[in-house]
Amino acid sequence: MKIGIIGGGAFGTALGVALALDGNEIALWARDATAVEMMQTTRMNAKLPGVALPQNITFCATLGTVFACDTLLLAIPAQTLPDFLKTHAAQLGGKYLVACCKGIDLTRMTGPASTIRDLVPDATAAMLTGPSFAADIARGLPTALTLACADDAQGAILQTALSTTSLRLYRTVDTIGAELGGALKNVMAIASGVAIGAGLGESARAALITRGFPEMQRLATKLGGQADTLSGLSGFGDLVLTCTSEQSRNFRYGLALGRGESFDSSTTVEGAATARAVRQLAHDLDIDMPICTVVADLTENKTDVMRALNALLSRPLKEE
Ligand SMILES: NC(=O)C1=CN([C@@H]2O[C@H](COP(=O)(O)OP(=O)(O)OC[C@H]3O[C@@H](n4cnc5c(N)ncnc54)[C@H](O)[C@@H]3O)[C@@H](O)[C@H]2O)C=CC1
Ligand SMILES: O=C(CO)COP(=O)(O)O
Repeated sequence: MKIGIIGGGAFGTALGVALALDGNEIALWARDATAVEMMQTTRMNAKLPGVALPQNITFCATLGTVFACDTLLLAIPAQTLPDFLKTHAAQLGGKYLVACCKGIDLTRMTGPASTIRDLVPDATAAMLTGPSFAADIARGLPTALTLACADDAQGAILQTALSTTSLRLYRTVDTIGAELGGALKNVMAIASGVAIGAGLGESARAALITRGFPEMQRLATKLGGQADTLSGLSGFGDLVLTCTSEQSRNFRYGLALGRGESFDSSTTVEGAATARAVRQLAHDLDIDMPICTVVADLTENKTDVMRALNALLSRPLKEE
């Protein structure tokens, strides 16, 4: 099968490698023409050290070849997705559009699959998400992911097309639950990083993960997602992975915040913008999202770690 990938960063490339090794023809577009040239000639991507890029991936600096594919994986940062969809809506209609990014768009307050549905209504919108570091996928390590598509028959087609011997896809029709699980776990990963970076200890991190989970469920169910979806790979699974591994950029960003160190601003850290979107949604919908709110405040220097901690610990005592 021919599959188009939008985005030549770590995740788009890793997915390309896994799908190419499974026998698919991959056309991968990246906006940086120099990076495209490098990948096409050296068969390496500096974001995936030691990984050889198979010959059946064609790297493209223009979109024509990619837009000739019926199935497109969108692996660009969540905040850039709406502009991409708006700019190219005319070429995207009728296709399977699978969002592979994790975040809530700050301008629209929607997750990636909902954004696709809104901006390209005649496409089949889907979401590929779950616990999976790009480096693991690219090395062929076993990974289980969630494929969410509101139309179950179309979802089944995508599930078959995108599963490989190392990528095992589970299916759901709950796109809202899946997109919010992936978005919100990044915020919790920042909070966990802050706790470890500030020396608050592993017990504090366990408390954040455990209390963060119902917070994720609260927002997702309020927006129409199913609580059960949050218990699956796209929610709980990715929460555990990202809150406990220094491979996670969101966790590392939190570590730097907790230690009072600077962090490379060119790194993709989806949880920072998502925390701000969640703070706004919590206000608009009148729901309690305390961890996300302090993370948003921390990322904007509106509070510091000790004040953030006090804000969480001074909340009224309640039943679990
Ligand atoms: N790296 C990982 O382990 C995983 C990443 N993801 C998700 O994949 C998405 C992409 O992340 P990564 O590939 O890891 O980040 P990355 O930082 O490695 O790559 C992002 C790529 O997007 C490109 N880009 C940025 N703005 C763009 C725009 N306006 N138009 C076109 N291209 C643009 C950049 O040039 C870069 O090549 C994120 O939402 C992330 O949460 C999901 C699962 C695992
Ligand atoms: O989403 C991921 C793993 O599932 C990757 O997490 P980071 O974006 O924090 O690196």
